Amino acid sequence: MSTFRPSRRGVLTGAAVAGAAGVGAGLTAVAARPGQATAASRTVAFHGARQAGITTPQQDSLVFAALDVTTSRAGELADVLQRWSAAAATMATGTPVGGPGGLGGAAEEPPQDTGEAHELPAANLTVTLGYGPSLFDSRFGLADRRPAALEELPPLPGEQLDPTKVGGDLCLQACADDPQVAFHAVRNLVRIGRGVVRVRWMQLGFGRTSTTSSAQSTPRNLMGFRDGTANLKAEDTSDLDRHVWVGGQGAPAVDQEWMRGGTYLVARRIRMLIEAWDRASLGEQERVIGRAKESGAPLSGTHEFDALDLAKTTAHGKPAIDVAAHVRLAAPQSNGGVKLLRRGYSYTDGLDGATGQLDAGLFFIVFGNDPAHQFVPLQRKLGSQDALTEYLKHTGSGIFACPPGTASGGAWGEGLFG
Ligand SMILES: C=CC1=C(C)c2cc3[nH]c(cc4nc(cc5[nH]c(cc1n2)c(C)c5CCC(=O)O)C(CCC(=O)O)=C4C)c(C)c3C=C
Ligand SMILES: [Fe+2]
Repeated sequence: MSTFRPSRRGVLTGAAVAGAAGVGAGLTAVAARPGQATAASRTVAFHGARQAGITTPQQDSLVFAALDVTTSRAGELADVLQRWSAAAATMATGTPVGGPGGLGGAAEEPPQDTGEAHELPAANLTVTLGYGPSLFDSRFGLADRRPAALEELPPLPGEQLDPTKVGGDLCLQACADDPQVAFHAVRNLVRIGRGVVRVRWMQLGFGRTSTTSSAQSTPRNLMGFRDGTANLKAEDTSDLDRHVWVGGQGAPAVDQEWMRGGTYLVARRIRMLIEAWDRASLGEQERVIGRAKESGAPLSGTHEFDALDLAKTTAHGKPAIDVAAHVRLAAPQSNGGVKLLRRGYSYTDGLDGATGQLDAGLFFIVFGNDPAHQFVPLQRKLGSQDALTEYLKHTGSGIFACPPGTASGGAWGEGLFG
């Protein structure tokens, strides 16, 4: 990727011009030197029918924060959500919090913007908000606004959750093609919320492990396999309606109107036992996943996007895709047609102090309109039958209701707080 970074002013001017010319829907190309237009010099609109950061073509970097609300006043929380919306919308255009002069101001006061994203392009920044089940306890009078689908996840087989990486009243998922832009967004929102919210846990992700648009190439996860081949994509609109959007055509009935057009986010911090994986033979690795490492093709086919043929057998009469292979067990045809929108990231947090082994893996994020009948049964099955489970440890977890998007000038929290 080019290292050319147009000035934030240049980005804005270019965005306005390109927007007027009708480039893209939501995504706006901006001015760059000839031949140097990069994905990092684009913007994604904050406002819209859906929240950005769900079907948006997946960016390269993630900062995910789960937060707790520390006030007991609903009005203070609603106020923060409003201020967050304004700041997130501003940052999505590559403008500092507080506007173009956000780094300046009175010498005796902190500037409104922390400054580290100044002169960086907007880098397709998106910030997505979610509400955790605990937000609907007795503190804010929201108990009867909780959608039935927003239930704490039940215990799942083999998980070894770290209690410091679980739950949260709220979540913020910031994604961008520049890690500093994603970090800047969360840092500034946390700063705006000081006294009302505080970070409970956080995860940085450094490389996408999925594709959410058919225009994107399939990346590789830290096991070295292509990941995201059979994912739902933004172009699969009828599948997204059925499996992802609350109230979509073919989706379960809506019990809370404020969630219509939203979705549920499940996050799982999944550590890979990398040292064990790296000692496994190529044949074993491919058997475990059910796909070829180099091409990403299913072991029943030749090319990456060939459909899985679960009935195919080898010359020795064995299933071409092993009975315990990850893709066999996870595929919709093995799960009553359940489909998910995966949007995960690779992570590393250095070494595990207890064992001296790498603490690295996949921060798995998945969107769906019915987690209790999608993620939960699927993970129950994977956790007990999937050959991949031997190389994994689920260490963090959360479930959040992501409301629909907001109209221009609107704010997060409007639907929930009425
Ligand atoms: C509960 C759902 C899933 C978890 C958890 C999960 C973890 C996980 N997956 C990989 C690597 C791959 N997954 C692939 C496909 C795939 N995975 C899931 C679901 C979960 N994965 C689904 C629904 C699918 C699609 C299956 C299909 O329809 O074919 C693949 C293959 C490429 C692809 O299609 O994306 C890989 C590789 C890891 C490493 C991991 C935990 C760390
Ligand atoms: Fe998977």
